[in-house]
Amino acid sequence: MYSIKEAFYSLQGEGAHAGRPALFCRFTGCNLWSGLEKTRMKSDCQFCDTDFIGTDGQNGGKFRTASDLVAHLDTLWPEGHGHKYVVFTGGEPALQLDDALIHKMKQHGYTIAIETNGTLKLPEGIDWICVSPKTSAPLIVNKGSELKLVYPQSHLSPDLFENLEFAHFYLQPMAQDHLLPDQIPLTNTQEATLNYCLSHPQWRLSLQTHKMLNID
Ligand SMILES: C[S@@+](CC[C@H](N)C(=O)[O-])C[C@H]1O[C@@H](n2cnc3c(N)ncnc32)[C@H](O)[C@@H]1O
Ligand SMILES: Nc1nc2[nH]cc(C(=O)O)c2c(=O)[nH]1
Ligand code: SF4
Ligand SMILES: [Mg+2]
Repeated sequence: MYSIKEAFYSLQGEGAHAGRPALFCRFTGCNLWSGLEKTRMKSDCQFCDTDFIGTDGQNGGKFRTASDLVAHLDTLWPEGHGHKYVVFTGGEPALQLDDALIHKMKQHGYTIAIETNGTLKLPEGIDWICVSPKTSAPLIVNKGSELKLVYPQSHLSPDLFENLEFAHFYLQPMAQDHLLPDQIPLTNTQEATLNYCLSHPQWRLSLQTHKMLNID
């Protein structure tokens, strides 16, 4: 059984594939936060910008088999067009993404990407692995395609990650508009991020372009 909060066709907003048409499949649930506001400040991920509770979002639901889920997702790709690209996200997709789902997506012609916090083991066969570290706990997924660190996080300096085996290193300014006034750190995160990249050129700036475009 797969629990899906929402699924939608949009442009990848972040990282090296920003601007690429993609089907997003957002799984319900996360191992670093319950998603309930009352526990946000006690969680390992106080700044999370995403609602991943339940299955009530657009095109969300519960799907018994990989075939059922893929049949549903594939209706969202523009008919008759290839270049199929799916981004599994959440919540934490590594809690639910499995071999059967990867196999079925490939059968339907999809290139597969994941957005993960890197704390859980991943199945084989994912084409693009984006890891975004959150806790000071060791990363299980310590190599991949892009490492995309939300910046700044006081206990997670970028230099902790710069020797890992990733093809791309991105810093993404911490968005704060969804936080309550007493939850907002006193930093201009865009300015801090661009200054860090300028002084540490291994790192590139990732902006959440979908938010600027006001799309999903
Ligand atoms: C909502 S997470 C879901 C996937 C996975 N749980 C993870 O954390 O990578 C998707 C992406 O949004 C990023 N993100 C979450 N909250 C953010 C915020 N307030 N500002 C900028 N990026 C944020 C995460 O770091 C991650 O790269
Ligand atoms: N357009 C768009 N791009 C994204 N890249 C990563 C996202 C995510 O929430 O994982 C996301 C998202 O929610 N929307
Ligand atoms: S790990 Fe990802 S989904 Fe989970 S709380 Fe953090 S940013 Fe949100
Ligand atoms: Mg998002």
